[in-house]
Amino acid sequence: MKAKDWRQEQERLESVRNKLQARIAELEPEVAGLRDQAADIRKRFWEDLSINTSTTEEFEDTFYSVQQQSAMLAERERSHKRLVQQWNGMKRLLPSPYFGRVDFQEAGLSASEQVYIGVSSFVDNDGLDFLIYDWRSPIASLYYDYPPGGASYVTPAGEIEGMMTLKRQFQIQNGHINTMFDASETIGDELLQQVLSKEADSQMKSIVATIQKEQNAIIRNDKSRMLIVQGAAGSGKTSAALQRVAYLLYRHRQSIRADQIVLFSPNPMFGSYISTVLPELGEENMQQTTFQEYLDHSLGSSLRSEDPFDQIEYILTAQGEPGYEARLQGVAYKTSEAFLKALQNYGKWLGREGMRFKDISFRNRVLITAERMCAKMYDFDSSLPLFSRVVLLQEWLLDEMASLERKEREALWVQEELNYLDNEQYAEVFDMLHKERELFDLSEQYAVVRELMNNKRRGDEGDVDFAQREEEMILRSIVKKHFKPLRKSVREFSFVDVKGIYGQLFGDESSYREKTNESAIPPLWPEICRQTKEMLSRNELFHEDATPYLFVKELVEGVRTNTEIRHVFVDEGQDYSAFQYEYFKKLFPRARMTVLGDFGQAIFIQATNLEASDSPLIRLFGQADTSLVRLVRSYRSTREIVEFTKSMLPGGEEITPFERGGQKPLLTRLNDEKKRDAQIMEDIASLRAEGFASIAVITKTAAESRKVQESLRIHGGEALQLITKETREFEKGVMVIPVYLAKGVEFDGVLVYDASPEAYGKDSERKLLYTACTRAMHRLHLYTTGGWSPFVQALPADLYEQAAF
Ligand SMILES: Nc1ncnc2c1ncn2[C@@H]1O[C@H](COP(=O)(O)OP(=O)(O)OP(=O)(O)O)[C@@H](O)[C@H]1O
Repeated sequence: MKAKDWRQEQERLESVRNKLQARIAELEPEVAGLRDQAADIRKRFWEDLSINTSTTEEFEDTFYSVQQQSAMLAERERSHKRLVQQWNGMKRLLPSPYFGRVDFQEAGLSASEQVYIGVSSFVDNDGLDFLIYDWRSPIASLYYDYPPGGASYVTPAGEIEGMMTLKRQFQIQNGHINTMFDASETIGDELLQQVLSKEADSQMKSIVATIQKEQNAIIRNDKSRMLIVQGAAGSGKTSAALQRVAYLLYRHRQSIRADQIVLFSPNPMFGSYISTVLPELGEENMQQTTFQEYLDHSLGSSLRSEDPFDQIEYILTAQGEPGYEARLQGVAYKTSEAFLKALQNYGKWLGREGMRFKDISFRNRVLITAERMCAKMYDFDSSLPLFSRVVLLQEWLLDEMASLERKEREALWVQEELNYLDNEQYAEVFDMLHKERELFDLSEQYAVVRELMNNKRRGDEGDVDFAQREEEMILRSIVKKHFKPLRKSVREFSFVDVKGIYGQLFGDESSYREKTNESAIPPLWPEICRQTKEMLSRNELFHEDATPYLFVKELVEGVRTNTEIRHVFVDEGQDYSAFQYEYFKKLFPRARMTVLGDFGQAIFIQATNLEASDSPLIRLFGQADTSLVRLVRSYRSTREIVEFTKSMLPGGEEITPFERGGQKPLLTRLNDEKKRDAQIMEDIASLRAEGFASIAVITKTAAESRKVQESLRIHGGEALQLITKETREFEKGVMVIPVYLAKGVEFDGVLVYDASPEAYGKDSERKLLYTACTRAMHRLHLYTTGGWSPFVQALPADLYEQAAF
């Protein structure tokens, strides 16, 4: 690049930075002033108010004054937030104001515009001249989508066509241009090359400066209700998802807040890994959760659901144990669409017969029997849906209980309790009454004020003589206190025996068929039933039962929905069942969905193929409302690692590595475990000496991870961090981790502890090995003390090196 270009760009950079600095300094007093004002109003909020409620007028004054003060406070806080956002945005721009430039000449216009692109916009003082365009603005798409030449971008007003005459990339640090080059490809590979050759981090990075065209299409997709992304390992699915969240927050800033977007991630540690990307881009984080968190929350404390990690650990470690085959069949069946259909039919059956309730008891007496509830419920209009009739039953129960509560006041135990109230308890009840009275007085006054304001008259029910009612009220409050938990439990539908309703499905085949119309029952059904019921008897659920259980609960009690959420993101989408997707749809009725996954990494039995023509995901909202994008370019690993890993997968041919070279994967065979452990410690030390800070020894199971961590500790002295399903923070360093917890994250170096046929022999284990190997960015080592897994043996020998001993 010419020296003149460098000079001009450096000059422009300085000029933009000066303007940024000037604006920051200009706004500073205003930001500080507004902050002080808001803090001051908050502090003086109560001081400024004279709380005087002794006369009606004073009460009215106070009422208005409170309203006025809080409106003022809210307005100050809103403008403060807006200003602070602007101010922070500029401060974020200052060290590195932009990363790209395109010169674009719109068709029909003579002048070409220089478009500089950064993480947010910055407009000159005249308010018209964009010194920096936000990367999410329509015109910035040019930078991601085209090489120099004919180009176009879409605005709300239509498509703008023209000619891109220049495309330039910058790396600017602390106000200095480090590198700068003109690209002829869509995005110059050089910048991407530089970015990708860096070391792994404990936190995911934003890819804003090097978003690729196919990723940009995902980020900006605004068309469909359902966006499915099937992408190879390391193709940037998670990165694109996070950039998409930032895009949505920008594009729909008037209508969508960050807390209206939720991302389901594979484990809590993953949450910490991605948590800095959005703040780095100046946006608030969306909500993040795991499906298990949702299950635990919905099931409450009465039932404990096994988590997906215990489920997979069982599947990987319990081969040959009694009941194993039945469990596998159970998982496959309970996560299928067939079971979903069966449960829907079961709901219809329950509408006619077979509902199960629990007696409502009080002080060892049954107040309302389950039979009575059942009879009552089936008495309601049978054309009403089941859950509506259960709600009617609930209302009836609450009425019934109100009258039972009144009767109860005459019971002997109430009188006795009154007599035995000690001073303290008496004072407590009295105090409560007193408070009730104050509240009553206050609400009376409020009602009077409102009436005066509305010029309405009212009756005289305010004149209540409390003194006379004292004893009566104490009796009432004693009974009320005892009935309160009962009423609460009725409101929470505790009278419905969901456990019994779900459990009764698992009877003999003919009764199951009668209830569900199901014909394709798994062959080991009796054992599946036995296992399921045994778990239920311990108030536990297998992981595969948890979602169906909630489904049945909602058939009966009505669907719980969250209408606030507008976008749902599901990462590692191949790990969710058809059943779970149906559930997402019900739970978030107003949301659009983005599902990102890789069927090549489908290691759970319930996995869903995202892109198959009969994929339940495509059916969820229908073909017309669904977009499917495929990513085949893999960015994480070196070319050598991608060539090695893609050859393990049937259909992996289309995966294309990004052109970044490195060493071939290294296969090391040793005679015994001790030698292997010693060699692994040696290899870790030399990787560290080369400057790689994030290194993972990947095992197949959690049990193996524990063992390996211990034996490596004995060999190496230094303890390796053990990652378990409880680990919340993802930290850089040397660790031992089971493969299913390593999903979604990456390391400079990966050491597959045991790549023998015993560990990865069955076809179901192929994807496990693939997932483990694809976590490596720069180095991949595999070890064995016997033979090699057939998935390694099948690879062409020129794809790897072998260590000679
Ligand atoms: N356009 C890009 N520019 C720079 N880096 C990128 C780009 N796309 C992806 N990467 C990098 O590639 C690596 C893999 O990305 P990411 O984790 O998003 O992939 P993924 O498809 O979710 O992977 P997996 O399915 O294996 O978990 C990350 O280090 C990410 O920063």
